Amino acid sequence: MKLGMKKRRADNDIHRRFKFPKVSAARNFSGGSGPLESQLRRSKFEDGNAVSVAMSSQSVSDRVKEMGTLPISCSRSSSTNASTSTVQGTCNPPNPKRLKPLPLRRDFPAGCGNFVSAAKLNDFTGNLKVMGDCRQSSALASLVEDDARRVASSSLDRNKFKDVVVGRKRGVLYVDNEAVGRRESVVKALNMFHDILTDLLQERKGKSKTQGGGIYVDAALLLRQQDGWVNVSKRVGPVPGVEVGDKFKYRAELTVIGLHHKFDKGIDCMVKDGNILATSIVDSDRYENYMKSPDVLVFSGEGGNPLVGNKEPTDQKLAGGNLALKNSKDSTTPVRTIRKFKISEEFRVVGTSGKEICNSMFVYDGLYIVVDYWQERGKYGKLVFKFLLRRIAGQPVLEFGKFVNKSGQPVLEFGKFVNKSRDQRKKNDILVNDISQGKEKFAVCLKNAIDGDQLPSFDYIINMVYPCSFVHSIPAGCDCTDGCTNSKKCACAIKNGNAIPYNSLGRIVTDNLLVYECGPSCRCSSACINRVGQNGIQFQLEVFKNKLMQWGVRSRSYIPKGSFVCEYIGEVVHGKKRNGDLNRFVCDLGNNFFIDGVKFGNVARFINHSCSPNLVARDVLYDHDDERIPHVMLFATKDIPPSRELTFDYNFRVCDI
Ligand SMILES: C[S@@+](CC[C@H](N)C(=O)[O-])C[C@H]1O[C@@H](n2cnc3c(N)ncnc32)[C@H](O)[C@@H]1O
Repeated sequence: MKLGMKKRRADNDIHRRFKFPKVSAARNFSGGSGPLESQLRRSKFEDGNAVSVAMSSQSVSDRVKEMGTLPISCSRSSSTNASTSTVQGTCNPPNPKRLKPLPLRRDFPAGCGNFVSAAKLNDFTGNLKVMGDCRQSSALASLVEDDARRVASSSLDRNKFKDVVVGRKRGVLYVDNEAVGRRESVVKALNMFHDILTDLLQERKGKSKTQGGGIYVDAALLLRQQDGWVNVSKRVGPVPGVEVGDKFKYRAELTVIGLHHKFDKGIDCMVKDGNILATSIVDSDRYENYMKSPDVLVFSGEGGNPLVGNKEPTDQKLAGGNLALKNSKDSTTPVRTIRKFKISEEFRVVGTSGKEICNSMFVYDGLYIVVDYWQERGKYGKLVFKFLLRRIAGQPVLEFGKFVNKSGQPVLEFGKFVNKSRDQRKKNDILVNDISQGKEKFAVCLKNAIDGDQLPSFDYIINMVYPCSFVHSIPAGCDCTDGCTNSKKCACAIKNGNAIPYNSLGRIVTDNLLVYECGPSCRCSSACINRVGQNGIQFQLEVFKNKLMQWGVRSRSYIPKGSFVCEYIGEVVHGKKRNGDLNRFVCDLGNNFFIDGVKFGNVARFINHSCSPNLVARDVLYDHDDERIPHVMLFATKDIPPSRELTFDYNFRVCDI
């Protein structure tokens, strides 16, 4: 394989040209054009994001002993998945002291979300006050009134709160007692959690750090033994008694109240109607997640992280939480989103012992919809999934800036508002999430950050359309059962000059202008090394509005040199060329054959011309053997960073990769 680009004029039939009308404002894309690579965001692998789940069985059993034995069966977690994996055992009688009804001590400042983790944290809340007409209230009546006031003062649909406030008549507030009860249960569960936590902290004072590492999970699990959790069955959508804007000091609290059932994982999911769906995500600062705007979150998928379990880095798989998020996108089901926020250093609260009490908090940010996902290379060179989530409109706006210290300065800052490139900062410029309407393996998104233009209409197809007169004759195939690794025996490799045209990573390694892939008659499987272009696009491509050349195509992920990018797909027509501007979507195959992308086409119809392109076209045959109308496949001639426009030379299809 020769390095660098070497163009030469095509001079025979195979060296057919794309004949597009000459353009007056032809623009070349030099090798260095496009965004600086240093500006491109790279995803980091997840690092586990774990609240430790290593619940020491010793500590629990100590606790169990301390509490005595209860002759009933109950369950406790035996694995990292506390909510699903249980072991039956003998339980302990609840400590009567612990189970006595707890007074409601939490304060719910109205209009600012509820500081749900305030109990016993007077040191913390004492230094905070909330601006506006927020009033500290400690009684349930006040809580209800606060909710009512919020309904009255917000522009939200009253129905959103109808489960709490059902009416107001002559100054009397009518409330739904069940809704109040649900809220009360949540508050009670959290108060109990803090009671247990305080006891555990006291008990483990002075003990090694390891022993205290999982103390929050331990406290949560002890509470579960007492049946103290609420909302224990998983659900998609809102959780009863939990409100947008609720704040939590410890991640384990999210599990106790059923907002996010996993102690350790950022993605929680459930199976609904045979489909795995995401229920909630926790965006914590250990991941390379970031907010594109106050209501658009880019969230990293799970898996493949060498920091978790000391494994080799691997490509993330579309399984587990990643598959659940993808399915949530497909079915447009909401995902609860909890975000971790930092508190500015200067305002961190220091307790009486001189130690920092809290430097961050978890905030329930409401329901989001997954609108897009793609893969990109992470810092270990492996593929990671990225999910784009948009906050559902109409939910209470979180006014983080309202939190101030005594001198009135803001206390909170966005935890992960990272420096973003200009492109990332651009507001909602996505016109269509997937112009292929699910036909491609990866959504082909349409963006216009330039003007209000929409895409001219056409039918997106992923298979060539042939004229009725075209008779398919399927070529004889190979007999390989070893994945076509023996290029001397594989009949298809022999047609390629005794060589497989692709390497094991699917990158093209041949200079041949015509490539034979394995086809329908071959005995090899679909995973055979000699099936690349026929498998469709492997990178997340997007069509974007370009100031000079109207629409263009770029990749959202990094494309290594030699990779297959896409096929030029359309209707095969024979005869005369169309007249006028419509020719811009026509690829001339020579011999009076054209691939016409005017009515039917794919993403390739938007790829622009350049004299120093980063793609090259190769003719590929696999499902028929008519050399006059091969598949025209585009491959990367160099490593292409994300967001760089993809181009090929319309005039010279011949160059070495
Ligand atoms: C296959 S289409 C590419 C998509 C096209 N930009 C669009 O908006 O639909 C080919 C047409 O794009 C425009 N084009 C492509 N490359 C160009 C370039 N380097 N400079 C100016 N216009 C270009 C020309 O109008 C050409 O006929």
